[in-house]
Amino acid sequence: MFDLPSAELHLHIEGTLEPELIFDLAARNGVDLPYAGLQDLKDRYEFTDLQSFLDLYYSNMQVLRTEADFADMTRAYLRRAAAAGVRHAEIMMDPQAHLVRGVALETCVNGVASALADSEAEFGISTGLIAAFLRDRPAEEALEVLEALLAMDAPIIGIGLDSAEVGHPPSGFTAVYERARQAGLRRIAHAGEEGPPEYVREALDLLGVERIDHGIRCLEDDALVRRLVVEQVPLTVCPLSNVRLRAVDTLKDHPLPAMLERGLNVCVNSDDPAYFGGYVDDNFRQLEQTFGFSADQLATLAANSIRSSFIDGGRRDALLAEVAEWRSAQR
Ligand SMILES: Nc1ncnc2[nH]cnc12
Ligand SMILES: [Zn+2]
Repeated sequence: MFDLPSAELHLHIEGTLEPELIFDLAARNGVDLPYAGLQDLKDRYEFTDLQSFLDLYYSNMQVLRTEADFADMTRAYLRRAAAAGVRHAEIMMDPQAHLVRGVALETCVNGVASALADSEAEFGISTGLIAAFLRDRPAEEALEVLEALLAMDAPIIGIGLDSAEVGHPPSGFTAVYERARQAGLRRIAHAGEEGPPEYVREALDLLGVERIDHGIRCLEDDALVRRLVVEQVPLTVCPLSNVRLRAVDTLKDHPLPAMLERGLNVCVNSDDPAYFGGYVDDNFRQLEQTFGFSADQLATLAANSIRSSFIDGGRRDALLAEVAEWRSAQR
């Protein structure tokens, strides 16, 4: 049990599909997996870049067929996140990844949402659901899916942008983000994970995003860093993900300490924990071991996550008080 209370703001629910659950769901649904066994699948969790991970991530989604599958996956994440100290989670899902394989929007949205509805009572975790659009598919398709989500009154708080970044700049998605703004949705986007600092600027200026997922490549552009510091734009950093997808060589080379030093508003997240070797507690523990982060620094990262979330006032204050209590208990 890891007891630092935090908010997880960068989490792809499909990236929480553990190998064992992949096999269980395949058996339940009669899906023939292209792996010799569990170990063969686990042996494939060696990635050279974002695309090499995405290929496996999308392929494994074939086991998700029914509402119950989506609900079971989501409940398993929430149970594990509770043990990691997560008290609030803003969870992305990739509806297009399911639509293209013939799974209805209602099936994936209602399945995830049904588990989220019980989360506070069952796991003590408040939640929000974010529909992420795949930037390597046409923006027109994203807009159609957004319209369908609005038409079905899907319980989403916002939209995001993910999948293969390089060659798919935010500028292609202005109409989607404008529609989301009109509909009163919160807006976030992945930028500066593998893509250049310019994508971070575009996400802010052209899409009007309130948070940047990853954003680590902002450090290559001093003027951008100064702006992100002045505006205190939240950057949802995912250290173990960056190591596993080779954005950095080792955790020691991760820019998180430099980002904190520069005054950027950073928090720690797990991204796709089933694939990257750890949940948010594993990220915190490894940061502590690698950089010798103090309890005070860990509490600052946790407080940043809560302040950067889209939770409403009362709960936000209560969670910030929990972090303050944790901080003083460490002294
Ligand atoms: N780290 C990541 N970057 C972009 N798209 C993703 N989809 C799931 N995880 C992702
Ligand atoms: Zn991500």
